[in-house]
Amino acid sequence: MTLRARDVSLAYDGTTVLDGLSLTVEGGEVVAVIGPSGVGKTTLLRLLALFERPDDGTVEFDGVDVWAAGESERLALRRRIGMVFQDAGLFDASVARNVEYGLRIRRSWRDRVGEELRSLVRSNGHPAAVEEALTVVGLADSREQTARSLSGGEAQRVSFARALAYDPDVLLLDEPTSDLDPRNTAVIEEAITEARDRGIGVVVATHDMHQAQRVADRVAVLLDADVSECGPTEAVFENPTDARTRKFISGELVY
Ligand SMILES: Nc1ncnc2c1ncn2[C@@H]1O[C@H](COP(=O)(O)OP(=O)(O)OP(=O)(O)O)[C@@H](O)[C@H]1O
Repeated sequence: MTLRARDVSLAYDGTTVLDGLSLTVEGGEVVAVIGPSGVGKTTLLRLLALFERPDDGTVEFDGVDVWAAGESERLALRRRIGMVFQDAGLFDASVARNVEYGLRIRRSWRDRVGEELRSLVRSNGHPAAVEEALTVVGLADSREQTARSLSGGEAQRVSFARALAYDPDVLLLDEPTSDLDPRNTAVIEEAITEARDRGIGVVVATHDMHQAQRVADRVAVLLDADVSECGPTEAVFENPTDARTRKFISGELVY
């Protein structure tokens, strides 16, 4: 699996947010996108999620130019992508139902019927994918708990499980731990590693450089509407080649 933004540009109301930016994620790697607040990290994830069309440049999924393809092909590709937003976005039902919801909306009708049939034969009534995803985020024992009673950190973990449950090829995470305590942060970071080890390509936007160092195989630094530097995590942090990157990482560059 390869998801690639190639020379993409995007402006909102005449203001350029991304300008000729390129970024690639492959299956089985974690790419962290770091950069100051408001630089365009969320916008880049929305482009990679195929929610947003670039004004210029292309987004390619396994070599297919997504916006040149037909609507149905684009929808099929979108189903292979999971996105976790800053807001967990759970609805008023049990933890397990919230995770299952990911399966329902993402799968094609035929898969959905198969999933419903399989779910009938499971002792607790939930598909195996739901159980596995809840186990990855450490909430299998909370499956019947109402989502309304969860802490913010637990809700974010459920949101992650929902994206993981339908086994996407790519997982896009927007500041997945921004308001979380260390324990919940550690669970999410372990789940990121687990997703990577399953062969999923993960892109995580974060303003937490330490998190990038902990979880990422590669880091892309977003500055001034473009990637100033992209490479193996250690190389970017220990030996940045771009002068702006160096300043940003050392904290000299204040936005
Ligand atoms: N739908 C929109 N319409 C107009 N402007 C937008 C829209 N979405 C984002 N922007 C602007 O684009 C710029 C980049 O926003 P974006 O949310 O991508 O940044 P970010 O790096 O994710 O920021 P943060 O780290 O604070 O979440 C900001 O100036 C923002 O105000």
